Amino acid sequence: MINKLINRIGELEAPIVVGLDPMMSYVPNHLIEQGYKDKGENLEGVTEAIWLYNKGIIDAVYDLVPAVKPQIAMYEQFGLEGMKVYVKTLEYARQKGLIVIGDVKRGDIGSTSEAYATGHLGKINIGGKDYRGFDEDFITVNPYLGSDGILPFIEVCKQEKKGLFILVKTSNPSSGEFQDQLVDGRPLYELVGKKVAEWGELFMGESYSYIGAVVGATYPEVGKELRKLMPKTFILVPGYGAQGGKAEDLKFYFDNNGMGAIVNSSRGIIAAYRLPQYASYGEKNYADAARQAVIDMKEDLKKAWVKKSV
Ligand SMILES: O=C(O)c1cc(=O)[nH]c(=O)n1[C@@H]1O[C@H](COP(=O)(O)O)[C@@H](O)[C@H]1O
Repeated sequence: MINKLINRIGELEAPIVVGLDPMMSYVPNHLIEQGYKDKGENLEGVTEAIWLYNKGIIDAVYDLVPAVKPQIAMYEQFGLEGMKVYVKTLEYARQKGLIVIGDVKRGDIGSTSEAYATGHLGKINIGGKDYRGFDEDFITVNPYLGSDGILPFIEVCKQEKKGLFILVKTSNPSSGEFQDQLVDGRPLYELVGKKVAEWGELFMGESYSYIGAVVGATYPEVGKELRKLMPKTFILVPGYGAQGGKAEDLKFYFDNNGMGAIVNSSRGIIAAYRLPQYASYGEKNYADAARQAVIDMKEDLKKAWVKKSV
């Protein structure tokens, strides 16, 4: 999967992942009304509207980007009805040829991680037949529990040729509270980064490992250090756009061939119609606004995504 992701980024010249984080407040009114009309003014109606919203966005961007990243919390908040739409969204994205990164941020003691890995990446055998749960291509994972919380995910990745993005330095304002603390004089994120690089050696792709890292766009100096520490680790970069991350800050997240990272934008694309520069599209044309936002992001990222001389 990591090789496919890298090839698709190259073909489309778009190191971009569209984050499918459908907050109810972003869903245009006409879709909410349709959802209520079709399924009732309840959890089913709202999640139907969210499904229609996602479908519109996928249809508008699938030929421009290699991947989408549905954030499971945005679906989980609606309970079972939300989870059904999470699954439907994964299936539709896959059908459209997109690589799916499930942003699920799992990680627990070994036996529990094994179950998470089976549910999200692997399969379960019942009566001699294999069944798949969520079946994402990659998922995000939290390394706080250490190796025995991570290795079960890597085992399943090896079996299924799928991948992980392990949190190393997150984009949020409080990320430094723990992640920047010094351990033997070096920040904790460096220790985690080195460990991710080591785990990555357990399952290498052609140029990068199947075991990637999450490094936020909002701490570019850290990104530069981590790129050096993890030369074979593919980086998922959230925090561009809505959280303030800028293309020009991301130069060092990429390698000298302009590869090695993929940048996520969620609100900046799916809710582009609410931004002043796309306001002329109007709510009804939210999907066209999303498409334009992707085209603009692709152009903007050229500031970072260039071949550099060493
Ligand atoms: O793992 C992630 O994707 C993630 C890690 C991180 O450090 N920061 C971060 O924002 N994210 C996710 O990336 C998305 C960012 O959304 P926007 O800020 O709307 O682009 C959300 O789904 C977050 O949960």
